[in-house]
Formats: sequence, structure tokens, C-alpha cells
Amino acid sequence: KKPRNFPPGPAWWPIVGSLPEVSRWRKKLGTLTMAATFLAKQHGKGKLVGLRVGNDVQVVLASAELVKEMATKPELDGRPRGPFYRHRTWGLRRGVMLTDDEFWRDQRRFLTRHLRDFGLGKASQMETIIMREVQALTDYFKTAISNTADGKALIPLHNAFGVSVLNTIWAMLAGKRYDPDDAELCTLQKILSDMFASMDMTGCLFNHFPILRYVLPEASGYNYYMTCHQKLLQFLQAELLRHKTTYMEDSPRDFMDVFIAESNTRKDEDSNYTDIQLMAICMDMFMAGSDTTNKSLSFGFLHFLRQPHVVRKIQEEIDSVVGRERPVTLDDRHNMPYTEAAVNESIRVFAAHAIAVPHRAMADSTLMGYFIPKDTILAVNYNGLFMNEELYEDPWTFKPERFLNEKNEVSLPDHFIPFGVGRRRCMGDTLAKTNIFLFISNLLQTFNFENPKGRPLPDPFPIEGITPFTQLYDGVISLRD
Ligand code: HEM
Repeated sequence: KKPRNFPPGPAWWPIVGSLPEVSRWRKKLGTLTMAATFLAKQHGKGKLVGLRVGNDVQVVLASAELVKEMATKPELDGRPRGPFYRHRTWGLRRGVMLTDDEFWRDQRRFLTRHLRDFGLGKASQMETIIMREVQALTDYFKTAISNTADGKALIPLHNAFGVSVLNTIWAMLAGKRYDPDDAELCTLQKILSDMFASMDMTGCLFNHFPILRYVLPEASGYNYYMTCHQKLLQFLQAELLRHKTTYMEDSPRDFMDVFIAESNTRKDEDSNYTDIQLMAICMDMFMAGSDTTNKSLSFGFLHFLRQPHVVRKIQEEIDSVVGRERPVTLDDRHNMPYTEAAVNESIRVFAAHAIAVPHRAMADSTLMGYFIPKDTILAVNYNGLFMNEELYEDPWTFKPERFLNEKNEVSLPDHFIPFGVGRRRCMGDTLAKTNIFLFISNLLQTFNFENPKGRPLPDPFPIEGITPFTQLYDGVISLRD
């Protein structure tokens, strides 16, 4: 039964809850995020909708004020607890992204403090790490171009940035980088992206109906989920072993070494500094840290192919502020408002189809005056925020100008909160924005990106998943001069 004064939403049927209504609108509109935006408009003044899907009682939020209200209430800082979230870290709730309470506070503090030592949030260190990757990708594109007769290389752009972006976070975590076409990492990323495409952020069938793990392990996606995580575990185990065999106590090379040192000092049985916890943190970073930035770049470049005038404006800005003789650096950023606005617009067009990592009410609470019972899942539907025509005119069109004021300065509205707010706010916003800025500006300084002749422009409609994907698309890359 719906609790009294629960946020409004479609009817709850026995066993399936609101699933039939959500599925109907999802099919009709094309994505879960659009269905949730629609249901929030139909039932909750466009701000929220209350649902039950199988076991899970959920409230989907679609307004910035509500996200901010949620952040004022520590009891709403929890993370979900179903099998989808537990089995991801091998049966235990571990890591930092999907844990809560004291365990999460301690681990988040430790991770933030020590990732800073290896560059996270420190402009000059981040710049060095990212520029190494920009250079490697530039060389990779140049080689592809030099292997063509007409100087125009056809490159699949939907996932051109995956390995490069992962390297920027992996350098801090594991002190290692991979080439853009590294076979092992490309396979691993393919496994992860296939898995991401088969689920969504609010879970999947075997989470909403846990019994399906036993009666329909194949059809409910459970077996597939476990196999993918097993492969990821093998990859991380190999890295951990490499670290342990080459570890030197007095000279930590990266976060893994620091964590190993900490776990050596805490030998007690209930220590949280275990091998599994370290691998779970790495997995969080793999997913939260690289996937989001990579996809913001993919969405950005898709729109660049659709709107060459945006590319021309960025290139004009680069030419006038930096020229072509030296790379674009972070110091140039404040003189490049149009490019900086394009960075934010790339994040908007990606996040506009995403549901953020869900929260969980750890105690009874309220939101917008409605009752939120303990264990309700609270999911922020960014589609409701970033595709809202009243806030973002013509939301399907890529318009950096929307983030510029009349003085041509970057001006981000209060409702632009792609990284969340409050205690659970994203840990990597600076790294993400720095990555996107340096990749866009340096690649557009050197190359032209065009849609292949004779092909339709790539469609901005997303492919759904835990995080949204662009459709598969190619770009023609050539040297600017
Ligand atoms: C465009 C890129 C990115 C976007 C849009 C993004 C967005 C978000 C959002 C919306 C959340 C959830 C906030 C909440 O629960 O209220 C989050 C959490 C998180 N993000 Fe990001 N993020 C991005 C990049 C990164 C990067 C580069 C890192 C790596 C350092 C990172 C690490 C994390 C972590 C660890 C969390 C979990 C924090 C916690 O639960 O305490 N993210 N991010």
C-alpha cells in the first residue's frame, strides 16, 4: 500500500507496482528518463513522482530545488542496498560511491585526501597528466590521417576518448597508462559498456524482484552481471598483485600503494582497509570517473559534427587567444569563455539523459512536504532538469551561448547542478571539466572534425543505460592546416 502523503504517482499494482505504467511511457517516449519526466509532469507538478517497482519504493526528483532540499537532510544521504548494488562488489557493500553512513564517510575522506596527493583537484598536476593523454590521442589521430591517401581519416568517435580519459584517473590510482588501442583495456571497456547498456541507474529486474536471481538467472540479467564483474575483478586483482609485489614502504607511487600501506597498519579483523575495498574503490573510479567524462566528450563531438559553426567559433577563439604554435593550457581557460561554455554544454547534453547515482532514506523524512519513508530510493532524473524548455530554450540543440552572459562571460545558472550538491556531491567535477576543456580545445586546435560525406548527421537521441550512450557514429578527421 502507498504510505499516507507519499509523493503522487501512478497506481501501485500487486507485485509489479507501477512498472506497467513506467514501461508503457518508456516504450512510447523512448527512454526511462523521458518517461519519468512525463510522469512527474502528470502527477507531481513536474517536480517529482512516487513509484513502486517490485520491492523498491522510489521517488524520482526532477527539479533543482528538490535536489537542494534533499542535500539539506543527512538522513537522505544513504545509498540503495539491493542485490544489484551488493553483487557489484562481490556480495559485500564496498567502495565509496554505493556505501553510506560511517563507512562511507571514512572512506570518502581517505580517498579525497590521498587522491589529492596524486593530483586530483590540483590544476598543475592534473594538467600534466591530461596533456600526456591529449598528446597520445593527437599522435594516434595523426598516424591514422597519415595512413590515408587524402589526409582524411574515418574514426569511430562514439568511443574515441574512453582509454585516454580512463588513463587520467588510472594514473592517480594505479600509476599506469594504456595506449588508446590497447587490446586488454578496449575489451574491458567493451564488457563494461555492454553491461551499462543492459541496465539503468535504478537497478534492473533482479534488483526489483530478487527472487529472479534463482528462478530466471539468465533472463533477469543476473548471470551476465556477475560474469562482467568477475572479469573486472580479474583485471583489478592482477593490478593489485603487481602493486603488492613491487611495493616499497617509503615511496608510495599512487593511491593503491597508499591504501596498501594503510591496510598494513590496520591488521584488525574488522578493518575497512581490505583488498576488496581497494578493488571496489578502483571499480567506482572506473565507472564514476571515466565513463561520465568520456561520454560527455562523445556527446559534445556528436554535436560538433551536427553544428560546424560551433566548431568554427571554438577554433576562432583558440586561434585568437593561443594561436597554433603552442598547446592550449589551463591558464588560457579564463580567456576562452566560448570554449568553456561548450564544455558545460557537453556535460549538459550528456547528463540530460542520465539518472544520477540514487540516494536512500536512512530514516523517515520529508521532501516538498511529502512523507518519505525509511528505505525509499531517491533518484535525480536530470532529464527533468536539463531538458526543461523553461530553463533551457531549445534543449535538444547544442548552444554554448546559453552559458554566456551579456558581457560574454561564463555564467552558470543555479539550477545547473550536473555534479549534484551537498555531502554526496561528485568528487571529480574539477577533473572532469579540466579533461573536457583540454581535450576539446587541443583537438580542435589541431584537427577539423566533419560528418562523413553522404551520411546523415548523427542523431542526438541517446541509447539508454546506467549512463547514456550516444548512437554509434564516425567522424572524418583531418589536419587543420
Ligand atoms: C562529466 C563528468 C561527471 C559527472 C556529470 C558526474 C556526476 C556525478 C553525480 C551526479 C554524482 C552523484 C551525486 C549525488 O549522489 O548526489 C556523482 C558522484 C560521484 N562522482 Fe562524479 N561525475 C563526473 C565525473 C567524475 C569523475 C571524473 C570522478 C573521479 C574522481 C567522479 C567521481 C565520483 C564519485 C566517487 C562519486 C560518488 C560520491 C559519493 O557517493 O560520495 N565523477 N558524480
